[in-house]
Amino acid sequence: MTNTSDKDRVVIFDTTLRDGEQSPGATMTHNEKLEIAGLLDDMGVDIIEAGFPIASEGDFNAVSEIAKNSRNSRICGLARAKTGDIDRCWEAIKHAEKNRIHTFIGTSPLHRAIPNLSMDEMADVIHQTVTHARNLCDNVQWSPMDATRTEWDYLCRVIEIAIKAGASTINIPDTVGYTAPMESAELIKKLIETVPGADDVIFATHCHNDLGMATANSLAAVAGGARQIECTINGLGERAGNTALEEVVMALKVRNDIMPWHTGIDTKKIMHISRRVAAVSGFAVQFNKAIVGKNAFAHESGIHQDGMLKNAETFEIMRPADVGLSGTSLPLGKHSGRAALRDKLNTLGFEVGDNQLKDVFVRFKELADRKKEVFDDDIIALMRTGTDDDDHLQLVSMKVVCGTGGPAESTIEMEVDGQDVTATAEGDGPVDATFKAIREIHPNTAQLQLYQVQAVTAGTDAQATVSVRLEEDGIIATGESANTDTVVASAKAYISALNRLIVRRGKVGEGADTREISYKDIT
Ligand SMILES: CC(=O)SCCNC(=O)CCNC(=O)[C@H](O)C(C)(C)COP(=O)(O)OP(=O)(O)OC[C@H]1O[C@@H](n2cnc3c(N)ncnc32)[C@H](O)[C@@H]1OP(=O)(O)O
Ligand SMILES: CC(C)C(=O)C(=O)O
Repeated sequence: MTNTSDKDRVVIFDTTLRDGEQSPGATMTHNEKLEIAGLLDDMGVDIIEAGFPIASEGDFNAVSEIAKNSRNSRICGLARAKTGDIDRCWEAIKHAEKNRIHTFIGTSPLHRAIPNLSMDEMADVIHQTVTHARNLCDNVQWSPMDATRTEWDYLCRVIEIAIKAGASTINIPDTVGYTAPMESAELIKKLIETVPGADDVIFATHCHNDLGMATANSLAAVAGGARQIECTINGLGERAGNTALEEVVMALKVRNDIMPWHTGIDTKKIMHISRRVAAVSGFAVQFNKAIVGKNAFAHESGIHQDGMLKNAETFEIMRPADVGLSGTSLPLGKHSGRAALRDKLNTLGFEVGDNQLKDVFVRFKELADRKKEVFDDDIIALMRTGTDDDDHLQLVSMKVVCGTGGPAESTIEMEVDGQDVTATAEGDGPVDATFKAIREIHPNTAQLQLYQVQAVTAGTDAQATVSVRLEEDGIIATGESANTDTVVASAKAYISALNRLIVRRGKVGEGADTREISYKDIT
C-alpha cells in the first residue's frame, strides 16, 4: 500500500447508511439518510457507503440523491458479485463527482458452499465481476466476505485476481467479529507481503463487534499495514455492530504517540452526528459507550470530582471540546463528596460556610440514596427546605396506608418540645389522614388556605416541593418542603407552617406587627 502521498493517513470509510442500516430496526427514511450523509461529508469522512442500490427502489433513490449532493466525500454503493447488482450500483453513484463500486462475495468454505461454487469457479466469478465493475467505474473496492475464516492461501489467490482485474482497494472483512488483534495485524501484514500487486492498492479493514474487539481489531489491522478503516457512527451495524468511527478516530488522535497514523476527521463534529444517528435510527447510545455515551465525560464519585476540579487531566484523557461537547459533567449522586457539592452550590449562586455545607451534605446524601441522579433543581429545593433544631414540632417518623380499599390511615411520630408523641388518623387520602394525625398531636384551629405540589425534576423518583399556607386569627404562615415522597414532603411542609405559626402567635402576643410570614425553613 503506497499509492497514497501520505503513508500515515488512514482513510475513513463510513458505512452507517449501509451496514449500519442493516441493524434490525434501524431503517432510516430517505430524508434522514440525506441528512446523515451531509453530516458525514461535513466532518471529513473520505468515503460514504450510501447503500445497497439493488436492495430496493428506496435504497437506489437514496444513494442516487446522496451521490448528486456530495461535496467532498467519495460516494460508494455496494453490489454482490452479479453484473445486475453492479450495473444498478453504477446507475446510482455515477452522478457523484467521486464514486466507488464496492463488490463482494463470501470466500470462506461456509460461504462458498451457499452458491455451491468450487474455489476455481469462485475465482472466475471474482475476475468477471471486478472486471465488469472496473469497466464502469475507475474506483473499485473488492471484499472477500468472511475473509477472517477463509483459508489464507485462497485469500491471497483471490485478492491477486481482484487486483489484476482492477480493484484499487481490497477490504478484509471480519464479517462475524471472529478475529482478534494479533491475528488481524498478522493477516494484513501477510497479505501485503505475499500478494503480487499489493503495494499498488489500499488494504482496508471492516470489523464487527461480536466479541467486543472491533475497535482493537481495526487498529491492529492498521498496525499491520491497512490504511482504510470501515466503520459506523455509534458502532451501529449488524448484530453487535461495526467498528465505531468515533472510537478509532479518537484512539488515533489520543494515542498518536504509539499509533502514529492520522485521519482527516473533524472530531469536533462527532457528538452532533452521534446524536443525530441515535435519533434517526432509534438506537439510543448506551450511557457508558466510549466517546459518545452520556457518561463518557461525566464523573460522579467524590474522589474523581475532587480531582477533576483540581486538574481535569486526573480523570480525563481527552478534552470534551475535542468531540464537540461543551464541557465535563460532574453529576451529583450518592458517590459525590463535599468538594463537588460546594462547587455545585457556588455555581447555583449559594455561598455556604463549612457548617452549612456539613448540614446540607447530610441531607444531600439522604436524598442521593433515594434518587439516581441529583439535579440542579433538587439542590435548589434542598437549600430552600430543612429543619431547625429549635422548632417546637419535629417530624420523627411516619407511616401511611392507602389504596382502593377504604380510607387512608396515617401514623405520625413527632417530637413536641422534646417529648415523643404518636397519633394515628384516618382521612380522605394519605395527605388528609397525615394532616389530621398532625392536628391530633398539635391541636389548632388554623385553616389550610393553600396546599400546592410541584415536581422539581422529571421522572417518577423526582422530588416534589409542597407548599402549605395556614391562617389562624389573621396570622398567616407558610411552609415548604421537598422530598421524593410527596406525602412526607406534605407532612414536613405542614409542620413547618405550624412551627412558624407558633412563633408568630408568640410575637403577636408580644405586640410585634407581623401579619404575614412566609417560612422557607433554610438551614
Ligand atoms: C455481510 C454483509 O453485510 S453482506 C450485505 C448484506 N446486506 C443485505 O443483504 C441487505 C440487502 N439485501 C437485499 O435486499 C436482498 O437480500 C437482495 C435484494 C440483495 C437479494 O434478495 P433475493 O433475491 O430475494 O435473495 P435473498 O436475499 O433471499 O438471498 C440472497 C441471494 O444472494 C446470493 N448472494 C449472497 N451474496 C452474494 C454475493 N456476494 N454475490 C452473489 N450472490 C450472492 C445468495 O446466494 C442468494 O442467492 P439465491 O437467491 O440464488 O439463493
Ligand atoms: C459486504 C461486507 C464488506 C460486509 O459488510 C461484511 O463482510 O461484514
